Amino acid sequence: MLLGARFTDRCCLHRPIVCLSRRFKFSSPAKPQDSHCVDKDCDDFLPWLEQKAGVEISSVLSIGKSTYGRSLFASKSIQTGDCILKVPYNVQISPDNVPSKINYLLGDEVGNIAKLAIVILVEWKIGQDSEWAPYINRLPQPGEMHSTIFWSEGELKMIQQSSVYQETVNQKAQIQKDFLAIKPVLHHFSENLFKDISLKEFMHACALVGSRAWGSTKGLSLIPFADFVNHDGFSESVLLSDEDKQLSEVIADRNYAPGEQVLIRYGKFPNATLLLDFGFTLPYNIYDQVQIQVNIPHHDLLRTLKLELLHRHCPPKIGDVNSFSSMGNSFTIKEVKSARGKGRGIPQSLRAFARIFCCTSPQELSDLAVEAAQNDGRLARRPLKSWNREIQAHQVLLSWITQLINEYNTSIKSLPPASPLYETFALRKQMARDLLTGELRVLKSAGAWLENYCATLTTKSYLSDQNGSRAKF
Ligand SMILES: C[S@@+](CC[C@H](N)C(=O)[O-])C[C@H]1O[C@@H](n2cnc3c(N)ncnc32)[C@H](O)[C@@H]1O
Repeated sequence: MLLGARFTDRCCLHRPIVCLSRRFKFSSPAKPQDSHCVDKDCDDFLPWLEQKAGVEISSVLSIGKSTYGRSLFASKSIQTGDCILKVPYNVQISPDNVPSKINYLLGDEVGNIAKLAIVILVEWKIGQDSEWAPYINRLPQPGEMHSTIFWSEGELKMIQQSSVYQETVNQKAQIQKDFLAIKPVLHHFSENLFKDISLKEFMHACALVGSRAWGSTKGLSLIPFADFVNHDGFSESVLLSDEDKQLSEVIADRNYAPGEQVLIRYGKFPNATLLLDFGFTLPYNIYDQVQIQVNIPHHDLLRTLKLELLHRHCPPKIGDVNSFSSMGNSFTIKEVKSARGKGRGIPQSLRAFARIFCCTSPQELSDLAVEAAQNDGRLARRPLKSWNREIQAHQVLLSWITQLINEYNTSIKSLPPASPLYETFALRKQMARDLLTGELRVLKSAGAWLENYCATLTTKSYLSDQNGSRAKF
């Protein structure tokens, strides 16, 4: 039987990004500083959870302290392919755990993150009498969390260049909105417990959910014990769900010696996601990407025509990150692996946008509409018939990318000096640097590809002029 066939689902920490299938290709040795440091505070945690679950959860892992907070360590030798933990659904916390009296009063607009945050708050306020107290007590404190929603305005300024800045503003606004909706409900549930519940407490609970809940059939689930494992972007181990057996499990992607920190991959997350949702970055993240916004300028006489055409042919797809909209056009660029390859990483929709952007007559636009109708309905997905126009469109795209590269370079150079006295600021500055340098690397790779594309096309165009015919492109 194929190993993967048993699993009906793979889950990532809550961002809906698909995880890789299980191939044990890479191995990423734990870093030297990650050797086991026993966390005495957690000695009773696994026995408590196993008793609650009624089954063994892990015989090869223990909770310890690492440079990344609490972590799971091998307590015995682990071999590639070993199942290292199994957490049954009956000890996972989902929105179903919201007390029914609260659930009944919550409006439809309150999402799963807020619902799980409510569960944390209720159990936290109940204190030692809570059935989840051993878990709630081990969750990180506000000062230990670095998601950008906790950054000061001055700290956020460091990442103004990145889309994470606006996403942070949006996330904070959403948390405030949710808080206004849930506060009266919590008061109604228990005025005593929630008489002075603050936005800060709710934000902390939301950040806990954002950094340790996995997507599940119930929307989102906190998975005690499994959520003490830290992230390694190169790991091939992910958290798997077995719906038949009603449990979540992790299979080792490499051998571990006793005392080594065990890491899994939360998802194929860029630093932007790691920073916003988890409060950390990787110095070199292969999944980095950049979100860019471009628009047809107001002074373009064909603006209305172009926008109409774009919307007619490219209706925004739900969940599509590269989309056209009346507010602006947002595209996600990933690292382009080779300047001479296919340009994978630059979305086709962005290149199409640049082609439409460069049209200077209604006839050109109408020709593109006809071409789209004759093909798969999508506009400007093929190279323009005129090589000059095709080169021009990509030069425009290159000019946007070059401008961004310059802005990122300036942002990195102007990162403020950090004093070792302000540890939190120094840490966040390093995260800002990781984020910006990763996004800059992606932009540079796109720029190199575009330069090469324009140069190749220019040469071909010149040669075909010399030969008096258009070379095959
Ligand atoms: C699912 S929890 C893992 C357990 C956590 N370390 C704890 O103390 O409870 C995710 C959090 O662990 C930390 N973390 C995980 N992987 C990390 C990494 N590679 N580098 C830095 N921090 C990491 C971040 O604070 C993140 O928000």
